[in-house]
Amino acid sequence: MGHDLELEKTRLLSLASEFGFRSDIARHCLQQLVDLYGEDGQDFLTVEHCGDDYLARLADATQVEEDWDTQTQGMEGVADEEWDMRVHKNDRGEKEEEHTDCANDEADEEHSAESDTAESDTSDEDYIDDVASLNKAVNPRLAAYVPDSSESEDVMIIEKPISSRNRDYSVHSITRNIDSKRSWSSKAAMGIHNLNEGVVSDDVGKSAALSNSPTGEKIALDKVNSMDDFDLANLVIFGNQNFRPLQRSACEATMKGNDCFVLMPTGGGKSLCYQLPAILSPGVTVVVSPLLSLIQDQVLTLIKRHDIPATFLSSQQTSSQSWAVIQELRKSRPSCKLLYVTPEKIATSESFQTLLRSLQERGQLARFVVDEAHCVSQWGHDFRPDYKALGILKQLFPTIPLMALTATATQPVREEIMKILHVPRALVLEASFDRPNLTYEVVNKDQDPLKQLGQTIQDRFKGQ
Ligand SMILES: Nc1ncnc2c1ncn2[C@@H]1O[C@H](COP(=O)(O)OP(=O)(O)OP(=O)(O)O)[C@@H](O)[C@H]1O
Repeated sequence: MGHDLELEKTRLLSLASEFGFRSDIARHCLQQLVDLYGEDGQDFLTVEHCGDDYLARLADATQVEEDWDTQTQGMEGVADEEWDMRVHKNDRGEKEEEHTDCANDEADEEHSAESDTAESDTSDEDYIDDVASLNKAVNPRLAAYVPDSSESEDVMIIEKPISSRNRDYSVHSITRNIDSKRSWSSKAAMGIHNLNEGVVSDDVGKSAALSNSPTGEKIALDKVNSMDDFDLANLVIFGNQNFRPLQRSACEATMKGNDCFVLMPTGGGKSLCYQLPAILSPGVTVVVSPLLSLIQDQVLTLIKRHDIPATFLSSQQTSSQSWAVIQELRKSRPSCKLLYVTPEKIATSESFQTLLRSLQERGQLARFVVDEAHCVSQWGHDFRPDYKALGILKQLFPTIPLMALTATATQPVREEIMKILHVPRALVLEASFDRPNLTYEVVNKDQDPLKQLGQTIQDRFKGQ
């Protein structure tokens, strides 16, 4: 069958529309492409061949069309204020609640602050808006970041006093593998700078304040000195003094480029297994997660608690919101370190696959993460048909490491997941599911079991 130019033009126009470009600009840029390729090159006018080029033209044309100076500066100003409020709130060390609650509360607060007339109830939609505005707040700030001199200043502040103590750990130690340190190093800088201030203000000079610790905990300088990149990032970025079982092995394995299958109980600390490598690696880590609410929680926690640039793409976003994310990802070195997507995005969006390919070509596709991997298996308790299509990741990107994580997978389920994801030789890391703090006891019910339960809690756990 011959090349159907009209069909290809329609496909390109719908690509533009999917990415949120205006239809008049889309048509104009398409005509430019048609003229450029001429009659001889018509066969190459397909989404596969020139989709990326077309999107680049659209982005340029849109940028010229819009009056960025007048329109977006206002928006960025507001966004920066919003961002600063968040950062300073963190700086003051205001206590944060458990992250899920915290995310929701923040969403509530900001929503009501935004508008006096805002309803007080927080529907899912409000929450989505809040995350979207948070993304808006992050992106301009990151986009505005100047990587050269300001970046090295960040590092200088940290390095000077430390090297004066013959210490060579420096933030370089963490960032040397990170070509995009401009995007996330502020917290690292803040953290190490604070450590450093601790050293300076400490008479003995043997301990340093731990910036992430809500209790103002101190850590021995000797200990800091002996840390490698993993330990230092775990401490400074995530505020953890130690790794939990298998976290470090998972981080090391994926950093070496191995595929991994991580089994850890709920709350065991699976997220760190890919979030820490994400900040130590160049490029973007793409995380597939089944639920928008989970994605929003993770993104908020990463941005708010750890100052790590993270974002998401979902069908719930408006086209201009997803366009902003895509624009960021199309940069030669995107600032974003973690990109969360739903499985549908990977399975069904050809343009997203094109975007992944272009990230890979620029050396900016760090790894894939399949969270809640049991959804892949129809024998698992939470089967999601779109998860089954995730096998495409290894098929399309065989050299990109993949990490699958779950809290629940029997041996046959695990084997099925590895088969479907095409990672037959993945390193399996299974943490113990034994919870020594949990015991079972069978008790006879009396006539009022609820009261009985209340009484048992009172008797056994009073004051805890
Ligand atoms: N090494 C560590 N030291 C101290 N706290 C940690 C460490 N690793 C993770 N945590 C904390 O443990 C909690 C649970 O971590 P996380 O959410 O990653 O668990 P999870 O295994 O992904 O849970 P779920 O199965 O519910 O998704 C978080 O509050 C996290 O900050």
